[in-house]
Amino acid sequence: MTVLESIIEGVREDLAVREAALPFDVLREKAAKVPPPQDVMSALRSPGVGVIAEVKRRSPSKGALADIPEPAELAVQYELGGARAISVLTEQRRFGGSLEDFDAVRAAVGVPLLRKDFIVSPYQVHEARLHGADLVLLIVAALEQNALVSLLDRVESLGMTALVEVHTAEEADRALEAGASVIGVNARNLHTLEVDKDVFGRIAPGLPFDTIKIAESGVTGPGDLMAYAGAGADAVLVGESLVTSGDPKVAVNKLVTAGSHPACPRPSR
Ligand SMILES: O=P(O)(O)OC[C@@H](O)[C@@H](O)c1c[nH]c2ccccc12
Repeated sequence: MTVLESIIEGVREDLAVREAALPFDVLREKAAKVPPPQDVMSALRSPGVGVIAEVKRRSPSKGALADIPEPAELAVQYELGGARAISVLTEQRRFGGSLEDFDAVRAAVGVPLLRKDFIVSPYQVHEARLHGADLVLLIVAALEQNALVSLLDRVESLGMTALVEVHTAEEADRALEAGASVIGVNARNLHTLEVDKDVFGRIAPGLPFDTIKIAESGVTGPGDLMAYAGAGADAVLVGESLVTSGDPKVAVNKLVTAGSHPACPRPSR
């Protein structure tokens, strides 16, 4: 079993518990009453390379990354530093995240929020909406094509935006075929956990010019952001280097400043 498969197994078990506590039809009704999601596409298309800052407590590859007693406080620092959106991991077993973390962040910031989890069921999509998500991650490697298509349609039918994550050119083709307009290229292979920062530069140039392109993982500072920008990134998604920085507002702001500098390559849209 690969890492990804074992994560998904745990996710399905935890999901069954939540489904038993709150039936799908009740969840859907509740979610329909939540204020509508934000227009994430225009936020992501605004000038300069954006920074999506992630609330990340631990990872399968590194174990505990940072003690985050107050995820809301961390998120406020991200927002003050100029993050364009904030990603909150809600997967519990391997990443130490939760929907409680998501709620705390939602109550504290106004920027669009990404629910970062291993989404395999429509239940999790409505759940994301119930908790105020604007963006939902869909990982191509975790989904059969028909599931990807139907989850993407569901995300969009609720007015949210899907960030469709790929790691290979074949997965990028599947994402486009499913109708993705925001594609994240993850430098980390979720089967082996290896990071290869050149993956973005190999895949992004082959994507349609109007696709929003997000470089995920491995950004340690402005140099990495500039390199991803040169390969066509509209935004970078950053976790580890921010939660371990000691001053997340300054760390985000350094990236944001680099991403809006005149010397920073811009997407040609
Ligand atoms: O901590 P990093 O290397 O800055 O990476 C952030 C983000 O890209 C990473 O957390 C991530 C990307 N795709 C995922 C899918 C599931 C869980 C986590 C992820």
